Amino acid sequence: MSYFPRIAGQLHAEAVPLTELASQFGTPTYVYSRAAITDAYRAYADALGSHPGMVCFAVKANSNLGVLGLLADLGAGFDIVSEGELERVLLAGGKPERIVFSGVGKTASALRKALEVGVHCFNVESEAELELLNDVAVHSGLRANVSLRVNPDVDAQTHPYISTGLKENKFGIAIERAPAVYARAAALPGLNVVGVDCHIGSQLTQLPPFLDALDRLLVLIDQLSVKGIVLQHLDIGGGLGVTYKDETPPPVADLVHAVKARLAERQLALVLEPGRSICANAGALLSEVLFLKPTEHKNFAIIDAAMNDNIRPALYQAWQDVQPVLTSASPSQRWDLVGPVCETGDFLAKDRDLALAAGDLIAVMSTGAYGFTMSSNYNSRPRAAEVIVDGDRAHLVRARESLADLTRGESLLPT
Ligand SMILES: Cc1ncc(COP(=O)(O)O)c(C=O)c1O
Ligand SMILES: N[C@@H](CCCC[NH3+])C(=O)O
Repeated sequence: MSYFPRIAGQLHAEAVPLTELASQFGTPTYVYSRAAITDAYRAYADALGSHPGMVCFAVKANSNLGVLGLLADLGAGFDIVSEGELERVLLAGGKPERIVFSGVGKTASALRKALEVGVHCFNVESEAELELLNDVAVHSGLRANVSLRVNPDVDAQTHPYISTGLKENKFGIAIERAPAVYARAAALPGLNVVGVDCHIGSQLTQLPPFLDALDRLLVLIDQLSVKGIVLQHLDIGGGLGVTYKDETPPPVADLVHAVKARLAERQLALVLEPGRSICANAGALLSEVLFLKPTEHKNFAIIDAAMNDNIRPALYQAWQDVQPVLTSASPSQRWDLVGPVCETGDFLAKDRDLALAAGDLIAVMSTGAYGFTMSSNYNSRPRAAEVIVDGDRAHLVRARESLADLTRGESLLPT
């Protein structure tokens, strides 16, 4: 089933024609399918089944309150990396006891706030952070549940910018160092050691890197238990890839079942932190063609969405499909779809065969993850609106920014 079907020549989000969304909300607008997010979350929850554990949505992938609220209602937990993400999850009705707190640079204030609200656990990424967390906990008269994020030195075979589990990456505690850090954590009065965590990268399209990392963690878990440090949960992070073009990532169930099989008789709860695989293909960025600029060398279609709205093509040379909203009978030509931003890297797609005219609507597909969340105001462009479609209804879940929003909090120098 397609969440963005083409019906009578027109692209829809579920049952709503995209032309209607453009008239109602303008462009550029991020459009998300409620059914797509729901089904993707359920694929994880169903695969986990009765095994103890949690599916903690990685908030960085899409932190819109409407999306988080939908996931909270479905029973999701959340993986957060900042005080801001904590705030969003709480506003969306997420339960603190279903939150895991990751990130290499947690501040004392974020740690304190998270402790006070009672998050499930802290995925500690360095020895310095461990000491700080202990200090914060002792001063607050509380005890922090701790899981060390271990860097297993596994090649995730993904884009180097989104690979996180290699020795040279900034993330986690080297696996060889982990036993000593666990011993230290167990001795600190403000900490309660509960688990182990890893996250080796994003957009992984094969199982072996996940399972190699898991095998290394299981060896560590056994070494720790011999020393009397018995862990209650294993968090394998997120990272499962999606199909943008022709990638063939394993189904969610294959990943989760393979991990559960490896856990076998061990009494370990399983935590997962998927982001992209819950929402990437649940979103499309709706945009209008402003001008066509055919040149001797290249044909440029200048659209009203830009790298500030979706930076993935510029940052990772990411490929995302572009669909015309209305099917055209005119012959196609080859176009680069570029935005109005003053950067050569401002493109959303290159060399696409499309029949385009000024005023046409297009949709950049698979933009539900790391789309709006990585957007900015570069070139003083107000950020796009966000809409969730549910069947034949559309809900505006973030209004387009206004010009007044752009200068909020700024002031002229006193004269
Ligand atoms: C710690 C952590 N957990 C989960 C995720 C989510 O990853 P993905 O969106 O690839 O599932 C990320 C981002 O890569 C992350 O850094
Ligand atoms: N933002 C990246 C993924 C990084 C994941 C965060 N650890 C992307 O769009 O592909």
